[in-house]
Amino acid sequence: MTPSNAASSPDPTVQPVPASVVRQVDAADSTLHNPKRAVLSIGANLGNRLENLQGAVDALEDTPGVRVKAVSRIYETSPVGVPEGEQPDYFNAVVLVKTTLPPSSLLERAQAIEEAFERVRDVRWGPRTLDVDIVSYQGVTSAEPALTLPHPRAHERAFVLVPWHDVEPGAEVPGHGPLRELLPTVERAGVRLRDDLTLVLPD
Ligand SMILES: Nc1ncnc2c1ncn2[C@@H]1O[C@H](COP(=O)(O)OP(=O)(O)OP(=O)(O)O)[C@@H](O)[C@H]1O
Ligand SMILES: Nc1nc2c(c(=O)[nH]1)N=C(CO)CN2
Repeated sequence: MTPSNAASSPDPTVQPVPASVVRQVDAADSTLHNPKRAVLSIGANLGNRLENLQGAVDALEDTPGVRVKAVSRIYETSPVGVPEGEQPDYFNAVVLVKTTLPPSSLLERAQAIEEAFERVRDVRWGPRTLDVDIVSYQGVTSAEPALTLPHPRAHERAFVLVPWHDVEPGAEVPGHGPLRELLPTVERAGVRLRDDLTLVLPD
């Protein structure tokens, strides 16, 4: 923002804005000029899994203050945390975004996108049309139950680390280490590339 200058303005209704006020407004607005990088994990094991994941990518891109920078390949993955055979396989992918939203607003938006796909939350780790988790937000750490950063289970989930490595091989999970060191520690047998399918990065 540039301070308005009454002397150079022909419009008598334009009042000069003191430079100190301009500085305060600009400081409060600094996130607008300073987008943060966030990593989101998307998953679906009900309905049309491919359409649900693509819908999540499109809805993220349609969000003011969010820009989708990269989308991983799609993996078909065995459900983690439930007895074998109890749930259909997931499609999982990872989306990198740049955002001017603070973490709490990004989570609200992620949850609104899940709701739009009629996700029902009844049992923990139950099957779902769409799950959108914040894996990491610009190295921020938080132990808040409502928003734990990085995601508390991301570092042990092959269905997160494998697609994340596709799009950001040099990344690290804050507090846990680089992806290339974490990947050999996780069980990858249940994570199968679906190279016949792709997610489209919105224009
Ligand atoms: N990084 C995070 N991303 C998304 N949700 C989070 C995060 N940290 C904490 N939460 C909280 O977790 C709650 C449960 O989220 P959700 O229903 O998506 O869990 P889940 O996908 O079943 O399991 P998991 O958390 O193991 O992925 C949400 O209401 C949210 O407030
Ligand atoms: N394969 C797979 N398993 C899961 C997934 C997921 O996205 N993929 N999400 C869960 C809760 O977030 C629990 N288990």
